[in-house]
This record gives sequence, C-alpha cells and structure tokens, in this order.
Amino acid sequence: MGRSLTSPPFTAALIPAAGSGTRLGHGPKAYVEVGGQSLLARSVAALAPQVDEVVVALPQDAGLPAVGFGGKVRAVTGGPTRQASVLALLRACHADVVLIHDAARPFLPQQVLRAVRHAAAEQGAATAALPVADTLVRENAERHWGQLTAREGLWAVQTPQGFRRGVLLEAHLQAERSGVQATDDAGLVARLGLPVALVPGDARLFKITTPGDLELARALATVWDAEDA
Ligand SMILES: Nc1ccn([C@@H]2O[C@H](COP(=O)(O)OP(=O)(O)OP(=O)(O)O)[C@@H](O)[C@H]2O)c(=O)n1
Ligand SMILES: C[C@](O)(CO)[C@H](O)COP(=O)(O)O
Repeated sequence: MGRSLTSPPFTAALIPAAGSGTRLGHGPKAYVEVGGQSLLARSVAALAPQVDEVVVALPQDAGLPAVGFGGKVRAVTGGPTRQASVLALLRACHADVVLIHDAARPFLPQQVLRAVRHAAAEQGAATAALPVADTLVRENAERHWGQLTAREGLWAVQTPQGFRRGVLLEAHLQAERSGVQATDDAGLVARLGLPVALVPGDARLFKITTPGDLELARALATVWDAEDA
C-alpha cells in the first residue's frame, strides 16, 4: 500500500561514517568504541527508532559493523570527502525528509533530534547549533593574536541537520557543478539562498575529532548510558 497524502513524510537518517579518522589516530572513527559500543552503533541507536530507514556511508571495502535494528539499516560506499559521502547517501535513498548526522557525534539527545526533524519538515532545512560561548580571535601571520571577532550572533554548527531531500540534493548538485566544497550540508543549502533554521543543540553533541575528545567521550559514556538505561 502506498502512503496517503496525510501520512507523515518518509524520513531517512543518513550517517556519513566514511572518514579515516586522521586527527584521532585510531583508524576509521566510526568503528572506534566508547563504553563498549562503536561510535556508529551509538549514532544508529539514537536515530533508528525515530526514522523509517537508516543509510550509512562507509569507507571503501569496509563492512557494516554490528549496529542492530536489522533490515532498517543499510550501507553504501562513501567518497573521498564528507560532502562526497553525503551525496552518495542522497543518491541511494528516496525519502521525503533526510536527517544527516555525523557518526563522530555519538551522544545525540532525543529532544534535539525531534526539534531538528520538526523544523526541517516545517521549514525545509534546519540544523542543530550552539551559540558560541568563548571569545573569538583570528590569528595573525605569526599565529599570535590578530583580530578580535565579535561573537554575538555566532553559532557553532552541529549535526543532526534535516532537509527535504530534494532541497539538499539540489544544493549538492549545484555545488558539484560549481566545484564548491563546504564543511557541512546546511552551508550548501544556505548558498542557494534558502533559509536554514537554527535549532538549539547540546554540548554533549560534540564531534569526536582529537584524542582529547575521545577521552571526554569515554568519561561521558558512563553517565549517558546510566541515564539511558
Ligand atoms: N570522506 C569522508 C570524510 C568524513 N566523513 C564523515 O563525516 C563525519 C565528520 O568528519 P570528521 O570528523 O572530519 O571525520 P574524519 O574525516 O574521519 O576525520 P579526519 O579529518 O581527522 O580524518 C564523520 O562521521 C566522518 O566519518 C565521511 O563520511 N566521508
Ligand atoms: C558537519 C559538521 O560536523 C558541522 O559542524 C562539520 O562541519 C564537519 O567538519 P569535519 O571537518 O568534516 O569534521
């Protein structure tokens, strides 16, 4: 049976997990374990119950590790950049709404996920983000203090990011045609002149990038898993 006009939009979670984890130095990050579970398994566990399907972009020749959720989760091969991996994911799915979430952000609070999903379905594009709390300065040629940057109105962008699939695919295809590389998907959509809603994220949604982040994640996992239980 097809979906009726009143059915909720078919929603897919797309997880770019094809990075090599160079800055962390433990091999592909998605497979690194925190509190006995891989980063990928934690992201899948947060997303899978809330969506119709989960598609994961993995490094070439890599197998999908045990992440649970049976036939709801499938894998595609990612590309040489995060942007290429997300485009591969978009081409492999036909959902109405897509939620893009980095495997490298394993602690995803459910209320952030719900808020991004809602804003994306209503407004076409939305991202989790946190207002910047630190003083910001641009370095000078000697990598010393250069120019102070006002932090008012600045947000640090996180994932999940939610979009109508057609909007995000168009943004990626235009970027590909123009040779544009962006650090995230919301930036590509904003480049088309479309509005992107900023949804309050969460400090626990930090991206595991460096060995220090991994240490923090291992400490947080104990508290997170106890609350989840
Ligand atoms: N070619 C790539 C590069 C990155 N990613 C994914 O994009 C997310 C954010 O990327 P990042 O934290 O930079 O991961 P890595 O590219 O693995 O890290 P590094 O730059 O240190 O190698 C991660 O979930 C990563 O797996 C991806 O799917 N494909
Ligand atoms: C998508 C992202 O996580 C939003 O902050 C970020 O831009 C990814 O950057 P990376 O250099 O690929 O880790």
